[in-house]
Amino acid sequence: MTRLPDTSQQVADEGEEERVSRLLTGLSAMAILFLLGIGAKAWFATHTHHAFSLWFFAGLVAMNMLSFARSRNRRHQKAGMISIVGLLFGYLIITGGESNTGPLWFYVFPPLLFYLTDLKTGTAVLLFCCLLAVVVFQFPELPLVTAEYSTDFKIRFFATLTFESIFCFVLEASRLKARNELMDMARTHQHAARTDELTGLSNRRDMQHRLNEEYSRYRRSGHHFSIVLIDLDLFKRINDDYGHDAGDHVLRAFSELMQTVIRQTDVAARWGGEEFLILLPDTSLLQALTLAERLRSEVASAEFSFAGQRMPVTISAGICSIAKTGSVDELLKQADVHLYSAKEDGRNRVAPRVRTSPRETSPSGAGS
Ligand SMILES: Nc1nc2c(ncn2[C@@H]2O[C@H](COP(=O)(O)OP(=O)(O)OP(=O)(O)O)[C@@H](O)[C@H]2O)c(=O)[nH]1
Repeated sequence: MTRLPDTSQQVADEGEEERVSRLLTGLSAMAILFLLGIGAKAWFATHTHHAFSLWFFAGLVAMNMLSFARSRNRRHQKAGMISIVGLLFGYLIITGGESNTGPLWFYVFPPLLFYLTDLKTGTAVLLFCCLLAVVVFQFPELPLVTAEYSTDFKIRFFATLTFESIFCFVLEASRLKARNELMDMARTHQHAARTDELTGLSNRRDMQHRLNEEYSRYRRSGHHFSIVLIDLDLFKRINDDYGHDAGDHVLRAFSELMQTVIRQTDVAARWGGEEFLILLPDTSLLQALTLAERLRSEVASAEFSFAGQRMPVTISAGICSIAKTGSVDELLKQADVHLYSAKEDGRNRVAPRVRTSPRETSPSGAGS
């Protein structure tokens, strides 16, 4: 199979991370305003200590924002925000906040937590916070604990928080499942859009895209590349003599053989019908001719058989290097001209033929 780069998952993950990060920045700005405002209210109500504590937390959120603006590290931004919010809720439960309403802010935590972390981490952090709340509720005489809650409040607080957490967990799990299914579907479609169904090679559209990319690389950095345009000889006869299924089998078998001959960095595609194209990056015309000749010779000596019948299979190939042309279109046209001349010269050969001294053997000599 041709090696196709799978970047869709990375692109989607990157997009999601970017969205989460933007949301966090917005939430942080809102949190600062709230903390400053509620802190001011506490100040005017002469709850000076509470006011300073809230402003301190506003300062922490602002520092987290500044640190992210400088480092652009999204993991640190998330971890910082979760830690600050966890500490703030801990403080509000321990002190009761204004009129013992502090624990109510805890309801913000489960959706935020499940959105920012994975389900396992979210559940673990939430359970840890609930455990702390249980300790504070059960042991009001502990140092630093200044709030005392009624039994009714405690029961209702935990019951409602449990329901909320379960709903958040289920919703987030469904969202992730739907997202993963969509990603799988997109990957399958993307793969199908650039792959030839019969052979599993790149299809013409994908190859055209790769040719354009390689051409841009050549224009940018002068890296030469060559192409080999291949046509199976007298393929109509194989279909007529042995049947269409046998023809399909030959196309698949040839594709497999071709991939054992090319390098990891080369790309083979089914260009159409019984035509194939190989893109050879960083390859001169002579190197491409050598490879094409090796492929031609391997095909000629390979055994292609279907349903117990052996079929004669040979190929003709037209080769061209980008150094000889000025555009991808010209390159393809030139390779096609060479392929045509290989066919005209009797098939089972590669073109152009290399001019050699009388004692040297031409790579396209076989079959001539
Ligand atoms: N089995 C099968 N045959 C195909 C497929 N695609 C194209 N063909 C056949 O390939 C044959 C190509 O025949 P021609 O274009 O006449 O060329 P040729 O017989 O290969 O002769 P030369 O190219 O001159 O050597 C046609 O009969 C097409 O039907 C395919 O996917 N499967």
